[in-house]
Amino acid sequence: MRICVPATSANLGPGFDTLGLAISLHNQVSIKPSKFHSVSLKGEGANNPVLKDNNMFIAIFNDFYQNLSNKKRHFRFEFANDIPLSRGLGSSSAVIVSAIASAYAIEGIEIDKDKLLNLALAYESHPDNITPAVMGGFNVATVQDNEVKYIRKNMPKTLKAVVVIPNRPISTQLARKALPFKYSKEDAVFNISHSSLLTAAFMSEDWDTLKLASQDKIHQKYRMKQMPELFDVQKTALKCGALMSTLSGSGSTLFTICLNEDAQRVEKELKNKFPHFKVLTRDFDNDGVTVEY
Ligand SMILES: Nc1ncnc2c1ncn2[C@@H]1O[C@H](COP(=O)(O)OP(=O)(O)OP(=O)(O)O)[C@@H](O)[C@H]1O
Ligand SMILES: N[C@@H](CCO)C(=O)O
Repeated sequence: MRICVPATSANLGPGFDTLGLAISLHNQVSIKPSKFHSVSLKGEGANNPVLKDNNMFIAIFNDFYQNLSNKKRHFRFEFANDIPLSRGLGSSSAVIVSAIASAYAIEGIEIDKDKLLNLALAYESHPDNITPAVMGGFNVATVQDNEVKYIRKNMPKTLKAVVVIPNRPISTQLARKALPFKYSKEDAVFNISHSSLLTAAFMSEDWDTLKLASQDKIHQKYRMKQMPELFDVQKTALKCGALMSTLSGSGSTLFTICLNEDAQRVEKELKNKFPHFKVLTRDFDNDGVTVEY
């Protein structure tokens, strides 16, 4: 059995804890019954011994498996990870969502995606990464009475994501602590209006509005100050014709949307100017988490 889950970019500038979309960059795990518990890791995190011995995926999987099954079984877990850890591309959401989906799948119990999403909420209280990780596409999400309420839309094939991934991680927990405790009414109104406009632009495919609408006053500058080169990455991407360029989640990745015909040029320019960062161009993912038996 194989589970595949996409990377996600949250916030999209002004939509703090609300907006997110899925990118075709995936973690896969294949799980087989086995005589002994064993783990193999390929790709991102492969050199991190903690991920083998104290793996968040296995802890969540076991929680659910023990509740769902009355058998005691051991498994072999084979992870192939393309989502970098703590870079703002939703690695923790990918782990949470795929671990829950795996426990249900291995027991042959069908789980609908809305239920999966609400179970994932217990592990990550803001819904902007877990919603696109489960559903794929562009999502607007909020939480009410412990349930995620969301509206989604497929991303078109005419756009690409260009991501610039620094070699330094930023933990979401610490990046949340770096934010001010209070905001002015002006900043709050600025973000409400821009986030609303950005949502309308995605829903109506009005790509020319993305650049203006993706401005933010709530989190980006406070976080990007800790890696000031990111301001230059953002400026470069926009100057080369990107439709928008925002801090991905809590960072450190800078996420950019381009028209297909501009993506190669933007990627090349970013690679030339920031050779110490990893630059990738990807399609968007409209499937969310998938299970293959
Ligand atoms: N492939 C993985 N296997 C096991 N644990 C993982 C894996 N990927 C991430 N994690 C766990 O998630 C943590 C990273 O979560 P964090 O929220 O800081 O970053 P992120 O989810 O990549 O970023 P963001 O939420 O801003 O998109 C890691 O420290 C690790 O504990
Ligand atoms: N909305 C979250 C995304 C990262 O998990 C934040 O910016 O902290």
